[in-house]
Amino acid sequence: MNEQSPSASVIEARNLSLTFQTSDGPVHALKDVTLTIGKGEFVSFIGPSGCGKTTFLRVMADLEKPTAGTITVNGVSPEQARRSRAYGYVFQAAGLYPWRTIGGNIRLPLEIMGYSKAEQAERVRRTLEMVELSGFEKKFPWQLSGGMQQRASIARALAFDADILLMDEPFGALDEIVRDHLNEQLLELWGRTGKTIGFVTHSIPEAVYLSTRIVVMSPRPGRITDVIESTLPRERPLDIRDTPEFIEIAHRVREGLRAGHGDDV
Ligand SMILES: Nc1ncnc2c1ncn2[C@@H]1O[C@H](COP(=O)(O)OP(=O)(O)OP(=O)(O)O)[C@@H](O)[C@H]1O
Repeated sequence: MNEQSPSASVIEARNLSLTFQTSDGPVHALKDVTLTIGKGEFVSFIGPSGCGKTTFLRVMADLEKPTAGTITVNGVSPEQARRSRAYGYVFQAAGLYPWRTIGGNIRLPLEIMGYSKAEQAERVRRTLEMVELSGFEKKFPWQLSGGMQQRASIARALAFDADILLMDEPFGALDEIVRDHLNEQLLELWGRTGKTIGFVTHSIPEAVYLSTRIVVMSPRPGRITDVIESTLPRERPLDIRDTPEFIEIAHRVREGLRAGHGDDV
């Protein structure tokens, strides 16, 4: 699956627009969005509520169709990419099936994809280990904390080892300590696997801590107002957030949000 050169672009959006027709008239969720995401990048999308972050991620995942412009994922249409299981998707809420165990939830896409029982078991074991949930395979979602459920949903997205991980505000509902820990774990996993990650967040520190690039968006219509390259090293202990370099990038993100009237972030 992973045959691209290191500089290959994974997501290529050109003049992408998406207008929803609603009973209150058209909603311009995305307008003229052009962005290339390279292989192995960690790109965060930040902006006020309703600026189209989720919509953009959903277009990449073929969960929404653009009304204008073009987008390719791994050089093919989002639909083809979805069919070839090019990405794992983590939703805002963990979205685990309550009647399935944690292992059963992670196994579900593998069952659908026709993996052998032995391969399913091995992948469930491996991904649970990755998100530090070994030993919880037979528990049901309600027996786990919110943070653990979110880790299980990340494990489910990782189970078929796609090169692309699309994450829609996965840690938004968690307290800060848990969130810090999951941020560290995610960064470690990204460093180890070289996956390309698209990540929606409302948190400036989270975006700056995780990303190689931060895409700032503004609403009505949803468009990109700034793209900030991170100058931080890839190795990032949590206390990097106290460094002048970090604070400088966070400042620029904040300015970008303000410029796009982002006062409700
Ligand atoms: N299926 C839909 N039908 C109609 N309008 C929609 C639909 N999905 C999203 N929208 C509208 O499109 C705009 C962008 O929504 P989107 O969820 O992408 O924003 P967001 O930046 O992810 O917001 P949040 O940070 O609150 O999750 C909003 O005005 C939203 O109401």
